[in-house]
Amino acid sequence: MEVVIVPDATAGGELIADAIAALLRRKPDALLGVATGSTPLPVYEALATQVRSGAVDASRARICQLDEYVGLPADHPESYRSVVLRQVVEPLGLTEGAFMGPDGTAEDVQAACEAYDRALAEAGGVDLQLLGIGTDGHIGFNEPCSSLASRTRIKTLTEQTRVDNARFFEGDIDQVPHHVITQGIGTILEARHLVLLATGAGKADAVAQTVEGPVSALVPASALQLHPHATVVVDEAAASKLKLADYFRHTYANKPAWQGL
Ligand SMILES: N[C@@H]1[C@@H](O)[C@H](O)[C@@H](COP(=O)(O)O)O[C@@H]1O
Repeated sequence: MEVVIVPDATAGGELIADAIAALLRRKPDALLGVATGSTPLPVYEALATQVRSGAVDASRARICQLDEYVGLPADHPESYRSVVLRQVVEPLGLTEGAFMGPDGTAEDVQAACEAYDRALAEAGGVDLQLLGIGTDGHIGFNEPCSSLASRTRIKTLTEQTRVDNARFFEGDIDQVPHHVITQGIGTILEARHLVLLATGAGKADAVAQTVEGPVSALVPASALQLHPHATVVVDEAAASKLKLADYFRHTYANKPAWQGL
């Protein structure tokens, strides 16, 4: 696992956008797994800026969702489908045809989960999966004690996650669904490159446990330790509880430029 400490969220967004741009130059039809929440927004803004300026051509990129609320109408402004279309697909100049996600409105949720896992594999697998992290260490919506081998499935949100996400629902926790579909940890680990971005002091404990703690279902993001190509990008605040911060800084400062992320 590589840990890159950046000065702030904007720098993290630019660094990751550069890595996505480099991937699209190598593989124009790359399948990009995207995350929701506030953290990845600087990535999407930086990437859209590069696309608008002509620095990178994203016209053949494909976008896939990490997770989804169960039971929200697909066109609800806070369904993750709507969020990803608004924050990623449209700003990159793509259409819905370039986008795939699990069906949170399906009557047979289990079948929808299995169909999504299959669709990801049939699309050739995810080339780069961008991840955020919950304050409880979740990735996607894999809450603590999710199986590290889990596939896409239905999960029940913790109260903490519903409290954290109430800000997207007018601050009203009662509007936050209890159930979600999420790519499983086993599914996420199949992506070729995992890039987790964490910013702010509120993520410092979760980051320290993810990077320096044991691999544990209690901290789902710690599963990144099992992946051969995982990059954790953190700002100074989110890095503040890392014991090896100086080592990570030294390693990155001396990394050969050709290696990229
Ligand atoms: N399902 C999403 C996660 O993918 C995201 O990482 C997390 C953190 O969000 P934020 O970046 O807003 O802190 O929120 C939600 O739970």
